[in-house]
Amino acid sequence: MPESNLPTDFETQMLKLLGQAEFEQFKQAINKPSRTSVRLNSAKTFSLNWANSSIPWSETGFFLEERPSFTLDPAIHAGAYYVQEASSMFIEHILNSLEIPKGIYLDLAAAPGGKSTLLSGYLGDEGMLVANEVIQPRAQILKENIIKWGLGNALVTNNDPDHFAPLEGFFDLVVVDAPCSGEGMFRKDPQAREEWSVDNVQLCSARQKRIMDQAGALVKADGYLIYSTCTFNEQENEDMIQFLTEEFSYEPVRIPLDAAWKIKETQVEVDGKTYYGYRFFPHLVEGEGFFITILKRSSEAYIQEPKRVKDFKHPYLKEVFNRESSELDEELGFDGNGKYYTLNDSFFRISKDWNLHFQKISQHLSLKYFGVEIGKKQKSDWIPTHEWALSTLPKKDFPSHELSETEAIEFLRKNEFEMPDLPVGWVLITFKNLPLGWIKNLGNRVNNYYPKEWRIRM
Ligand SMILES: C[S@@+](CC[C@H](N)C(=O)[O-])C[C@H]1O[C@@H](n2cnc3c(N)ncnc32)[C@H](O)[C@@H]1O
Repeated sequence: MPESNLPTDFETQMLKLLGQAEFEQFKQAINKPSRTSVRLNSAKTFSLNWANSSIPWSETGFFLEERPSFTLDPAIHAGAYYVQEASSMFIEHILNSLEIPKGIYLDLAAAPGGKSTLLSGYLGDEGMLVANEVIQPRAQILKENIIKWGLGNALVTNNDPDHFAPLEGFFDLVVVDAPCSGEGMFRKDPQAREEWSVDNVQLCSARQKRIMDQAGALVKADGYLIYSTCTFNEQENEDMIQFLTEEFSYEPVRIPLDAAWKIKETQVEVDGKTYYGYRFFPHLVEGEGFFITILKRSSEAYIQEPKRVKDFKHPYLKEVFNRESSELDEELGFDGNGKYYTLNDSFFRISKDWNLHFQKISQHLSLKYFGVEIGKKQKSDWIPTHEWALSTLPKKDFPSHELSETEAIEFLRKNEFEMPDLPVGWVLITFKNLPLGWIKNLGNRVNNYYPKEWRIRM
């Protein structure tokens, strides 16, 4: 390998893409440390304590001057912010500048959940997100991050893209942040440099085509498809635009850009139409390497209207009908629009009635989580869940107890510490007014209900 520790074939490829002068700048940039950035959860009230500056294409994203120990910051465990690459936050600019209609969205390759939390925030109460991850342990991490974000508008599924075939023409927006050869991660991840080869690029490109051959069909007429990678080469980027437009009927979409952002637009000509992609180079943009494109499905494409089914595929999942759902919302002090389901006696709430869509999805996919699990009811008392604590839903009938930072870390470690003058029963534990979880004061002792598997071990 040459001095710069880059594979020779990769150097040849980048020289072609950038020219000699820019390639020198690129090589310097990828040997500099990367910048840490976070995106705030606008549904939770919180302001950053660390020195920071705004990310130009994101209203909620900030570069941090230094990288703090996130694990020891209780606010991250409360879902107040998410650590995310600045380039990835460009999706926020796409959603806002095109005013993409809200509805049923799919994030097909979603773990650990950076784009899903962003999409969930954009949808708020006006849409529902299916956040899917094929690899089971990663789907678990995705579920945790969705629970921490707390908006109650997402379903987490653990499926192969092939399982989505019955959902053709079903989604208003499909996002695929595809597994790729990771050239944009060379700065952060030295292993990505070592694993890079021309053969691997070809394997990645073939895998992406298999995924997109499914994903491209799931978008309904007039809906949108966003495809992204963290790699620079044309096989995994421009060639995919060509593939998608040849396989399916998609129209071009162009994103407004500020020249100061230095994001490079690329154009692909197919059948007399110009399609657009956007490349983020680390020597031009403060962020890791990234590529993104957005396409609009043509008006002639198929729309699948969901129909009522008799039962959910899951034998223990039951619908709570509308009248009882409204009564539950009133009893719990929520906004009145929630739709409830029960699973093994526990109540789950979705932020709005998307019942037909939910039924259809649950018929075909392996559901890991949905909405907000509220808890079980014993006579007129609720046994609340951790998921409810972390959600943005009110917890009006429960007293709360605010912890200092040191105490909050002890709580998250599940260690015992003194909490004088607590009321008896369930108490919501908060840090900077952000709910962190529950304790139950039994009078003679206090039980910490922070989930064992989420406990911090530092
Ligand atoms: C770039 S990562 C997604 C990052 C995520 N969108 C985020 O913003 O946090 C790509 C994901 O695709 C998943 N994946 C790997 N092989 C896949 C396949 N054949 N089909 C679908 N997804 C796959 C990986 O497990 C990984 O979670």
